Amino acid sequence: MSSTQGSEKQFTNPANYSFPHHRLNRIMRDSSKTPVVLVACGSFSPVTYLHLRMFEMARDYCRHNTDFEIVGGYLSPVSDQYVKPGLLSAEHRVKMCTLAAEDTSSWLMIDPWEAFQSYQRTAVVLDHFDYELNTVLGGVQTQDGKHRNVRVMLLAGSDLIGTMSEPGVWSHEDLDHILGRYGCFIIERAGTDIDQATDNLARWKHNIHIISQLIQNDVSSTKVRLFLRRGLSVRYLLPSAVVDYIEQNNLYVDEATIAEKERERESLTREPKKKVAA
Ligand SMILES: Nc1ncnc2c1ncn2[C@@H]1O[C@H](COP(=O)(O)OP(=O)(O)OP(=O)(O)O)[C@@H](O)[C@H]1O
Ligand SMILES: O=C(O)c1ccc[n+]([C@@H]2O[C@H](COP(=O)([O-])O)[C@@H](O)[C@H]2O)c1
Repeated sequence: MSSTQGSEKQFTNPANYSFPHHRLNRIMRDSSKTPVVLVACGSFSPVTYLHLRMFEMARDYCRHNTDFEIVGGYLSPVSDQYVKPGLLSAEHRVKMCTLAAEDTSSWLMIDPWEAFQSYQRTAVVLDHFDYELNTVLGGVQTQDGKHRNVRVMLLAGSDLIGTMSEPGVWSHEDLDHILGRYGCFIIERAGTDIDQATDNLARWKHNIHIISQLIQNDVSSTKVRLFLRRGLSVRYLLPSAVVDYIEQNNLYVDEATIAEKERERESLTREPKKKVAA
């Protein structure tokens, strides 16, 4: 691990880490706007089409309702140290997110910084993005070559924002940092009352953008894991490259299902029985 001294903070990087920025739009299309990078933090175990769609919804929202220009989008899978049922290794989760972004998008990237080290709070993750984008890369440029700092913003579903009002989950100082300094986009999610979820966050209202889902889609990683355990198909709920990866690596299936799949495979590769003449 190596340490990097930021303008105010010190960040610890995993071994061989380099910040991905190959799809970052370094020159703004419209110089009158504010450049924004979206960061979605979560388990992504596994990543679904809904996770990817959140970015498209936020970009549409920005085009029509704000003076923000989205110059990049990142999924930041959480560390293995985050305790949650069904959390597969960071190795697999980062790989699946990378396959998903490569297979389906021209602007989404995966940052493995958080995944391959000790647990990092979301406030620290956003600081890391701010440091890499603005201090290391030097932000972006306008059409006439002027420098602009990128604004980092959190992208999350309303269930995650709901946890921000639950006592003991987030520190007040971190909430002030995340919502006061950076701001966020919240994607409405079935089962969460958005007013209730944001009730206690009123003081940061000016920095919280709520995006309705015009086509209701409640795919969740939990449901996908459940389908896989029951041997049901998850095709068309996730990018096909991710479905193939899950199948090839026998992920999310319990021991009994693995044994059954092996028996099936063996019986398919066995020589067909010759007909015995009567
Ligand atoms: N169907 C959905 N609608 C809106 N937001 C979603 C949806 N699915 C996931 N998200 C958001 O994506 C982010 C990452 O989510 P996460 O990886 O926890 O997925 P999940 O499907 O909620 O997982 P799990 O079912 O394991 O809890 C969170 O901010 C979450 O709120
Ligand atoms: O920073 C915090 O205090 C904090 C408190 C609760 C949750 N989070 C982050 O929120 C995300 C939750 O992901 P998930 O899969 O549990 O919805 C994950 O990235 C966590 O690191 C972060």
